[in-house]
Amino acid sequence: MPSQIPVILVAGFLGSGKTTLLNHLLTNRSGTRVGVVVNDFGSVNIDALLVAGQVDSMVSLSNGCMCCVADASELDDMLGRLAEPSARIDVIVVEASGLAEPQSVIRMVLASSHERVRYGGLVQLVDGAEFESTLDTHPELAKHLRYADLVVLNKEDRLDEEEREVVLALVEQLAPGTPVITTAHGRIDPGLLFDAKPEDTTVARQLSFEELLRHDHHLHSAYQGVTFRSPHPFDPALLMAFLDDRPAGLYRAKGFVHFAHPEHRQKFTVHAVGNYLSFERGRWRAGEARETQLVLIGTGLDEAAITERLTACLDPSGDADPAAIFRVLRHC
Ligand SMILES: Nc1nc2c(ncn2[C@@H]2O[C@H](COP(=O)(O)OP(=O)(O)OP(=O)(O)O)[C@@H](O)[C@H]2O)c(=O)[nH]1
Repeated sequence: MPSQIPVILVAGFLGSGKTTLLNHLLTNRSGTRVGVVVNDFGSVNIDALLVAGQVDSMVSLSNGCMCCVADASELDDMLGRLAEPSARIDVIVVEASGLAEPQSVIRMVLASSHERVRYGGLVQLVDGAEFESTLDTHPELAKHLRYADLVVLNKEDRLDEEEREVVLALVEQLAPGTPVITTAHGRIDPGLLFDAKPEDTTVARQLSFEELLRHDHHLHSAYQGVTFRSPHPFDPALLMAFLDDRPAGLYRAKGFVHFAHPEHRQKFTVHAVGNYLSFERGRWRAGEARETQLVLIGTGLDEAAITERLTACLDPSGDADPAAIFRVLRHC
């Protein structure tokens, strides 16, 4: 199967800054070809972006709130159109309307009939200045937060230090362990959401991300990367147990792994965003050494503990239960 295109949902209550974030992503997307689904074109400066070649394909849902679209096929048709190989889209961003229930939209993406698309995670925006009072009137927001893979605490310019801490504590209480990034005007690093080429998870790409972590002070202060390398294969059951119970704060994991299974000695590319997990089977190049190279990215990661846990998942003698490989193959 060809590489799949991640579909990232951007959700958040009315006015939390979804469109602002989307515009920021689109104007800072480097070489990534982004397809966008929005509820209405009005708020995204689509003409300017199209002229500047900053958006590659854009479709709009006609009838307002996308989680109320009785016929989920409308969204699915759009995903299908954006995923056409001829569109050469790398990533699709769906801006959910302010009142949309993210869980309904997630379900629609997961149920997509297009095998070229896959769910790529939920980015939930929180209006730092309004969150507490909005929660009073819309307690369902607490539930939305639990589905988030990344919380963006926006409008930090409207908060003093104390207020910021209060909102952060509230978010942590509602979505324990979920990575949170604080920003103003949606200015998050697009590299947190998509690679320049998602199908190209080469080591060079991962290292350049690490470089980014080192050089971008703002990002560095919020995010960290942990690199794990080993020549040994993984025990599939133990690796899956690790991935099922990911360290708190982990947002992304990507890289290559291999197993000692007699029929599955391929090079598996692993890609995890939030709760999403996929493996792709590939080939080792002639003479290429079998090696596991994983990069884990998140907030507040305990590097020593993660390294220890991953080391414990290795299978140096190659005698892991061969049946356990099916737990991995289910995600291929
Ligand atoms: N002060 C401040 N204003 C912001 C920030 N981010 C966005 N805004 C403003 O907040 C308002 C709402 O932002 P939008 O990006 O339209 O929010 P939205 O979530 O798309 O809104 P809906 O489409 O109504 O759900 C706009 O006037 C933005 O300029 C921020 O970080 N700080």
